[in-house]
Amino acid sequence: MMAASGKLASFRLPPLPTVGELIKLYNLRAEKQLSQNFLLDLRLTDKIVRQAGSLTDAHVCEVGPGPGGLTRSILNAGAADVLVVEKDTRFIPGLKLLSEAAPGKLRIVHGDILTYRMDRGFVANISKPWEEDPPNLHIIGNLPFSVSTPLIIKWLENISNRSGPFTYGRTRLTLTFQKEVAERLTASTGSRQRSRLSIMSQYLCTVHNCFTIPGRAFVPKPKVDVGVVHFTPLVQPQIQQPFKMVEKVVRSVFQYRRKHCHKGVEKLFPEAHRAELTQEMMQKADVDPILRPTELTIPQFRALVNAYAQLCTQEPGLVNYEYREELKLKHLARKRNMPMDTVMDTQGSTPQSPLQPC
Ligand SMILES: C[S@@+](CC[C@H](N)C(=O)[O-])C[C@H]1O[C@@H](n2cnc3c(N)ncnc32)[C@H](O)[C@@H]1O
Repeated sequence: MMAASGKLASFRLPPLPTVGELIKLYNLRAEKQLSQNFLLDLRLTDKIVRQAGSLTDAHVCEVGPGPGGLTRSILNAGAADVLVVEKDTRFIPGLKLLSEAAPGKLRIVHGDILTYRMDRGFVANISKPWEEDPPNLHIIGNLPFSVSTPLIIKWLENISNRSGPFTYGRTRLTLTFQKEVAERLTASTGSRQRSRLSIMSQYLCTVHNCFTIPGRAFVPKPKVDVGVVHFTPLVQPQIQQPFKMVEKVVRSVFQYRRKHCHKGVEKLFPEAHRAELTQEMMQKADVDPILRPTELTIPQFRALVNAYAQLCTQEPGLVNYEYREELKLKHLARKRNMPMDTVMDTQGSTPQSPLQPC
């Protein structure tokens, strides 16, 4: 279709029942269990979609479309191929109506985003080499709070090994989170909200906290406000070690977020060698042990993870050592009035167990 200017006219959905009318039509009461809080104001859904950048001819995966408010904004923004993944069957008829209004543009999957294989969801020729610009593929979603944190951790791990949605390249994400989670994801060094999530997201992505949506904008109104966060995977992750190792070090350091950082580092090592290995790791990393976890920069975390990786190469048993497991065994030994060795035997720990002095 040509517009008067001679340019291709952009796609607009034809007149449809409003999202509010659809909800009434299909009697779509929000299910608390599925964290359903709907956005009915299309100006607001348009604003979320604008944070993704240009969607002209884009491929988009929308997480949890529900009654389809955000989906309408994505289609109106010019996306060519929108794949929606929705867990609740009650929304499927309303989404089918939308699909008929946008022929060939909307694909509906009834499924769970936590298990959906997005690497099979799109045609391979949209892929872009990792080092180049991101592909014209976006993930957008007003996420259920109950899934948002496990989902972003899963996707961050996918970014680190270029799997799932990132088999196509540096796929960008525009997602909503509970406001506090959005603040943690984007918190800078030294800020009150700096946490494990800040390091895990920022070592892999450029992360931007776009704007906050007040809880009253949703139906029903949640108890919290909501933040919209945009992620672009980095060409070069700021820490080049396996995701699980980064996660382990970062989790351990933030275990004692108000204490000096060496306190959390200590818990990476079995008791028998804790003091000397902590000192060695801090020295190798050249990080001041009395900094607080919130004061550490990403390069300092990189130095800590690299130092830990070196120690694990020198002493391979270390990599499997888990402080919490040791605590559990100690607790069990005390409860059963048994020596630790016996408890370890009954629990299937071998003599090569990382709990042995190394
Ligand atoms: C917060 S509501 C948002 C609905 C809609 N996108 C909007 O903005 O009005 C979350 C949606 O995600 C769906 N959902 C919940 N868990 C899901 C999962 N694991 N996989 C896919 N969809 C899910 C819910 O059924 C619901 O439709």
